[in-house]
Amino acid sequence: MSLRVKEVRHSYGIREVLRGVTFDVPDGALVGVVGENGAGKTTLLRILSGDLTPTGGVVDRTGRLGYCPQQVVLNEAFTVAQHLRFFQVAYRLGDLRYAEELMEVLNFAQYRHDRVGTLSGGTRQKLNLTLALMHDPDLLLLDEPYQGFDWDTYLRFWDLARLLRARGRSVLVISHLAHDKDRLDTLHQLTAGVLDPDPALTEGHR
Ligand SMILES: Nc1ncnc2c1ncn2[C@@H]1O[C@H](COP(=O)(O)OP(=O)(O)OP(=O)(O)O)[C@@H](O)[C@H]1O
Repeated sequence: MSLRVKEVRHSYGIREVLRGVTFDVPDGALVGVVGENGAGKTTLLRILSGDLTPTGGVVDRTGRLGYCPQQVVLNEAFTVAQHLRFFQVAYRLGDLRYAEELMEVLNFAQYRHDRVGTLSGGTRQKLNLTLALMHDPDLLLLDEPYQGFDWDTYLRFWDLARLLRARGRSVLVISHLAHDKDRLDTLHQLTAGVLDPDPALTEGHR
């Protein structure tokens, strides 16, 4: 099991956003969480990544984590290659072969020597995803990962997600739209601070 979440609660002041969220992400699974704007999806993801301590409940993670937040956290003055090098050191990777492969799959290797400040929003997002994936995490947490992707990249993203799943890696995607339901193994709905697998959304997939 990549992730176990039990009775997670979170409040901002007196405002209770999560009211007891419980779910699992098995090894080799593509899992989605959908919810309206303000439902608490980003709060949940920040808790799962360890970025935010919940008011209550338990999060159990095993293995390496990859986290791709909604806001791109990059220095605009650095090139794509400089970002890869920086993360290579942070992750203690011997080489950048897998990162190069990811850049080819996501179709942005041609921007290697460009400064991030000059890249389009979609290309920045591809770099962000590559930085979250280049150490081959067991569990990848993604917040609205393909905003700004064109259709071809969107399909490439899902090809990549299926390859990861075939290798036993897990991906948790949060989104305000349920349009990817056919591509996921399980889709949870976050409503009123609790999570429900919607049988109508998950039936017969994989
Ligand atoms: N740091 C914070 N302090 C106070 N309230 C916050 C904070 N972060 C989020 N909230 C509130 O908690 C609620 C849930 O926010 P969150 O960003 O988790 O929702 P979301 O489902 O990700 O929304 P969206 O789809 O719009 O990104 C919102 O009402 C938001 O205003």
